[in-house]
Amino acid sequence: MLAGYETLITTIALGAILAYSFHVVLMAGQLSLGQAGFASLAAYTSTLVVPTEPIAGSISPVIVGLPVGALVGAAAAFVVGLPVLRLRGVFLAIATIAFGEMVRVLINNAEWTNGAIGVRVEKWVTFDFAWIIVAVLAYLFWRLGPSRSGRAFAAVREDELAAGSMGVDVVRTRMASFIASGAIAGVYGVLFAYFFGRITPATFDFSLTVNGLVTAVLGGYLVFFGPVLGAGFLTAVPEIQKALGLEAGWIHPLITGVLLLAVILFLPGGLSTLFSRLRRAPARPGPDYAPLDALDPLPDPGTRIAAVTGLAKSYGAVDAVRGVDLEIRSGEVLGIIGPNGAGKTTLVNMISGLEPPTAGEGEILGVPLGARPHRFAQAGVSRTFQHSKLFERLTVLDNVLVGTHVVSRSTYLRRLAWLPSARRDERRALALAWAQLERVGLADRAGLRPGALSYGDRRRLEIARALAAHPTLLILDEPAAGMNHVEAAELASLIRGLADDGVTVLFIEHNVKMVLEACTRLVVLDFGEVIAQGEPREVASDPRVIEAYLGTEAEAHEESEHV
Ligand SMILES: Nc1ncnc2c1ncn2[C@@H]1O[C@H](COP(=O)(O)OP(=O)(O)OP(=O)(O)O)[C@@H](O)[C@H]1O
Repeated sequence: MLAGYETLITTIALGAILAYSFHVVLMAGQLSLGQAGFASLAAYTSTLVVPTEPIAGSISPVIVGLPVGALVGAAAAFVVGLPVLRLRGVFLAIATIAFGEMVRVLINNAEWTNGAIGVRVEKWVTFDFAWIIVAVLAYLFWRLGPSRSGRAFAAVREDELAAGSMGVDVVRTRMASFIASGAIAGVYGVLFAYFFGRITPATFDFSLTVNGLVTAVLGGYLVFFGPVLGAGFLTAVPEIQKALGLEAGWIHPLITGVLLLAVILFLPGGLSTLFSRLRRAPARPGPDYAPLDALDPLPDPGTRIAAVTGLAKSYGAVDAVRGVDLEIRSGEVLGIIGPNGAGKTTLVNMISGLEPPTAGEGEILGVPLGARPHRFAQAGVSRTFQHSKLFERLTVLDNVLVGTHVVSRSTYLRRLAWLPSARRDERRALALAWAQLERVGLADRAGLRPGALSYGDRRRLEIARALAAHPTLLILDEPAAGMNHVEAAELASLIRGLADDGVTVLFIEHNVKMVLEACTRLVVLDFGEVIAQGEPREVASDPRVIEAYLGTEAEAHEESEHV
């Protein structure tokens, strides 16, 4: 039945495999375009080192060639990734294209590759073999999506800073996606060689990169079979046109171009958008599950959890924070106030790893100042941001699930083998996430995207995400900004409730009433220095504080009452 279409059907499979090597980097938000180079190195190496005849009499050379290709691709990606993964966006794209071109020129001029003439090999790949590889890749991506690692990929794609603050090791995640991309590109290179029977440097030129990228973007990365959709679409459209007799020179590219434009304009997540909407939100775990019991206990009240001295940060000539000494003890609710530009955000950024200090010493939960954000998160520091940093393309529930990263175990490999323990761990993460959504009153909006939430609800979602990490120290940067009085009062009672549960809270706030209600201690910053600290009401009546901060608030309040 398939006679005559075998090449076409295999071309779709090969296109999908190439697109998977782009899919995996796009999933983690990386625009990496070195796949032609990885494919080329893998294809040439395997044709060189793998025997041409069946091994041990019956094993096809391609069975040995595939792991060789995957290894060569992965190793090349690792070596290239070390220097280039410091780059982002278009700079990463340019550096990786340069790598691909370098490989092409090298192979074109090398003797062992037979130069521009290329290498001939036996055609060992049949169309069903190519589709088995597609099925294996689709399986790997299907199991990756809802796993802890899959969520880490998505979090890095959406917002690297927020992902790091939730305990995701951003550098490792980016490298993992890059290495996986190299391995898949290597597999593609080997399959291509053993299917078409010949490779030349021109086989792996820049147009291959463009094709792979277009296929991956067209298919989309929202569902695991996006690359198959993209490859099927791009291969089927010309065939359908041929069948309809629309083959005249200009019609073919015109129709293909218009269809491509239509998908990109109306389905920004690619063809996979059509299918991702069909996915149901995971069900709430039953009441028999008590995940909070399984979490580590918080430190005893009064234990010193952070101590920093001489903390300073300068941006050029601006001294944002100057010589701050700060100690935080378990169970306290510490408010940090001060006028605009006093250095409050800079201070909390330093104690959560977002900014390295210019000077100062100390540790937060055993992590030295200057470490990367995920290390603070792993030690028990969790935070929200002044300008909310939600993962906009993930659902409300998935946002909070990312928050469970530091209190859950990696599940991907166990999910591949369908081990019950992986399911148990995922259920536990889900139960934790639901518990936090209920705590902040967002359980009924779990399936929405953050963009559909009100400003106050977005702030609550960020708090739920931070709480899902079961933090020892919760840092909230202006959590009540944009909230009305009722919402702010609810938030103050939530914060007090957290303190009763043993969570240490540090929060920056301009809402003085809320600060006085919720805090057990207050630190006042002005021009980057601590000008007062202690019991909130005492500090609030300190003349220096009134002059620096509260005075202007009171005046503003008076003015507003007079209006
Ligand atoms: N990335 C940066 N580059 C240059 N200057 C910065 C940077 N971040 C902060 N600053 C400066 O450092 C000072 C302290 O800023 P910071 O945001 O920490 O203050 P803040 O007390 O949190 O203010 P606000 O209440 O307005 O948020 C300000 O003068 C600010 O302009």
